Amino acid sequence: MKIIETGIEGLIVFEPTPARDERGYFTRTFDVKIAAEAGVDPTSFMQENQSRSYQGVVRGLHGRLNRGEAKLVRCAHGAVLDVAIDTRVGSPTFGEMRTFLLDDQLHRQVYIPRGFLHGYQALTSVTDFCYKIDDFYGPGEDTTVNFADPELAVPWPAPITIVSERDRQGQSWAEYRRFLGVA
Ligand SMILES: Cc1cn([C@H]2C[C@H](O)[C@@H](COP(=O)(O)OP(=O)(O)O[C@H]3O[C@@H](C)C(=O)[C@@H](O)[C@H]3O)O2)c(=O)[nH]c1=O
Repeated sequence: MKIIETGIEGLIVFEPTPARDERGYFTRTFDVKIAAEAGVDPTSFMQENQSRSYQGVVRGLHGRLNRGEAKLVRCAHGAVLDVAIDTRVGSPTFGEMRTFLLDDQLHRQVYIPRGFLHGYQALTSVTDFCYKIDDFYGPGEDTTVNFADPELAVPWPAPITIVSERDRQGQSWAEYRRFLGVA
């Protein structure tokens, strides 16, 4: 399992080495020792989620108020463009975005620390996305920045098909920055 830095402190990519044969593949999806080596507390995860999306669906951009929520995300079936934006006030990379192609070929995973916005677009007809989170579900702390915010200009690679009502109503990046006290 390779640990790949992203140029944003704490935002880390894990790349496993799947074993393929005529039956299919085997891949490790979590390793306590490697997580710890990368600075991720492996005991911090409280919940693991899976969601299915159809081609073109966009989910996000979601954040969590107060302490935030760290996630270890991967695409178990199909492919997504995954997006993480640093919203940690005082971070030297505040406002910077990274995008990652996550799929069921390379099986890359991304660790997204607390204090980020996160979203993804499903690029395949059936796309299964799995993620561990370091807190219990707290819908009262959810916050959403509009996936189509022109200032952020997320490079969604495919025509957007379905977006939830909550996500369509997401605030602008400028509004969220003001909320964070950043001009
Ligand atoms: C996220 C979540 C949702 N739900 C329920 C609420 C609702 O009925 C249904 C769908 O919820 P949502 O529309 O919020 O799901 P979704 O838009 O997939 O939300 C997720 O988006 C990605 C981008 C993230 O980063 C995640 O942290 C999470 O915010 O599932 C839970 O019960 N537990 C959970 O942890």
